[in-house]
Amino acid sequence: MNTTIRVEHLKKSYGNTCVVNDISLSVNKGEVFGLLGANGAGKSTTIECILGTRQADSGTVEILGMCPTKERKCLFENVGVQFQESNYQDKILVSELCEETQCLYKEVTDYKILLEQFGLSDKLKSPVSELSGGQKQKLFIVLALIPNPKVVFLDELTTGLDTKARRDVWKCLSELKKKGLTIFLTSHFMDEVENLCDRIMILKKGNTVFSGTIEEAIASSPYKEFEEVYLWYAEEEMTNENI
Ligand SMILES: Nc1ncnc2c1ncn2[C@@H]1O[C@H](COP(=O)(O)OP(=O)(O)OP(=O)(O)O)[C@@H](O)[C@H]1O
Repeated sequence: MNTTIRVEHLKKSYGNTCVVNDISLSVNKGEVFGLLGANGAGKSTTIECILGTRQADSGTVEILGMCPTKERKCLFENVGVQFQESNYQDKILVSELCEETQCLYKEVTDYKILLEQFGLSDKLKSPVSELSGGQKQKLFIVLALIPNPKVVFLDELTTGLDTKARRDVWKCLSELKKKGLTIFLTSHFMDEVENLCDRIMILKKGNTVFSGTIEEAIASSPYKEFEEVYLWYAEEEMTNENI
């Protein structure tokens, strides 16, 4: 099966405000798909509705051919999710949190190898609460990869990471992609998106304003630099003087 994630006509409102308005997308096996948009555009809500952790008002979602709300247990053996914040005990060590996560799954990747890949080996016996913001962020990516997932959802992939750490994360993900991992990410960094994403969708106030490849986005705008193209789509339109 080539399509890993299929979303059709997804809608979600909070009160009278529609924050996800009729979004449809599909992501193929081994693809990196980037969901982009300004703060409040609806990216996290879309991911939550796709994962079934938030109930959509309407629309259909399939991940690996399964319905995330009805086939939860089976599906989440194969899906990794990077959380922004995780609930963990105050004093828990990195190794303990990784072991607890491993226990939740049947087939797992050795977390020590992942910690090594993400430059966290020396933190094995550190309390999670004492990690820096960037180290925690990397640990959350490691936790998402522990189930040896077929598809992984990474919300604000490298927010808080330094330049070297971002590049290390890109390299790790590119290698996992080569092995067939499907990656659904959100990011506010357009260099990251250019480096990693095969296809993107840009949201503006819950509406899809662009869907396609980065080359297609550039070709369909008056700009040559992708960051400017992104801003042109996602923000209020730029004035002619900026072109
Ligand atoms: N639980 C909630 N109740 C009411 N409104 C909400 C709730 N969660 C999010 N919203 C609103 O929905 C809109 C979309 O929020 P969402 O978190 O999906 O945006 P985002 O694109 O992920 O933003 P960011 O880049 O800042 O993380 C925002 O206007 C936000 O205020």
